[in-house]
Amino acid sequence: MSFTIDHVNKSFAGLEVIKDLFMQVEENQIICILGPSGAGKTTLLNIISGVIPADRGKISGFADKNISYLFQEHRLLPWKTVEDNIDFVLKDKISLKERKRIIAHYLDMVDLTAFSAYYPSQLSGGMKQRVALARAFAYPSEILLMDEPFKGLDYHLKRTLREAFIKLWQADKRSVFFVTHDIEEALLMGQEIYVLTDRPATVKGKVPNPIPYYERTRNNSALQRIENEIHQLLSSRV
Ligand SMILES: Nc1ncnc2c1ncn2[C@@H]1O[C@H](COP(=O)(O)OP(=O)(O)OP(=O)(O)O)[C@@H](O)[C@H]1O
Repeated sequence: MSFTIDHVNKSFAGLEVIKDLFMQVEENQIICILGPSGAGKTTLLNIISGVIPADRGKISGFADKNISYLFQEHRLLPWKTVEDNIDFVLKDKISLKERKRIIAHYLDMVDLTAFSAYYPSQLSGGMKQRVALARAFAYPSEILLMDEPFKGLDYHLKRTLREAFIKLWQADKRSVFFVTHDIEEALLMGQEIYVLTDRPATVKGKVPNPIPYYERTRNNSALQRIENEIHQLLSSRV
């Protein structure tokens, strides 16, 4: 099974945002989409999720799939507890007993079992984002769309959340489209990194990253070579 974004174009009132963008990816991979601010990355995710249509080109593989989202803002409901925030996305789909089991499992995966009855306002920013991660995985989706979910967080928190994410994904693989403007994040998270141009966004190049996650350290020379490749692509003309 694969997903194709086939020469997609999108403009808003004459502003060309995405131009002839082509991607073909296998399922259950973490695909990083790396591009500068304002390049059209969020617009691309909106086209993938069907929120907005493409003007030209087509996408395939996404129809009839369930999608989870993870945004920069945690988007938890402040009047619901941690447990009920996760339950909220599962209701109507799954029996109460099974929901309880799923919620307990994912809260355990993000080390928040002791906080299930807390309200979002009682949690730190990182904990709230971990609840959002647990919720995204608890939802029975095949696709996970992540729009700069760790942006603006401090270095250690980013690292904790990245590690929590990789642990969740390794235990329960999904097809992940992860948008970022941060090269280091793309290097640490992606199995394939699509480098986009400035707006209008098109693909400058695709860099595979086959290095196992536990070997992705700063002094890994293979990772440094991949980083150089990305830098070369970023500074190249299309
Ligand atoms: N619904 C819309 N109507 C008009 N213009 C839009 C709309 N959505 C996005 N744009 C414009 O399209 C351009 C790309 O926006 P988009 O949010 O996709 O970029 P991005 O790469 O995700 O940026 P950032 O990293 O800053 O979030 C921006 O100039 C934005 O103002």
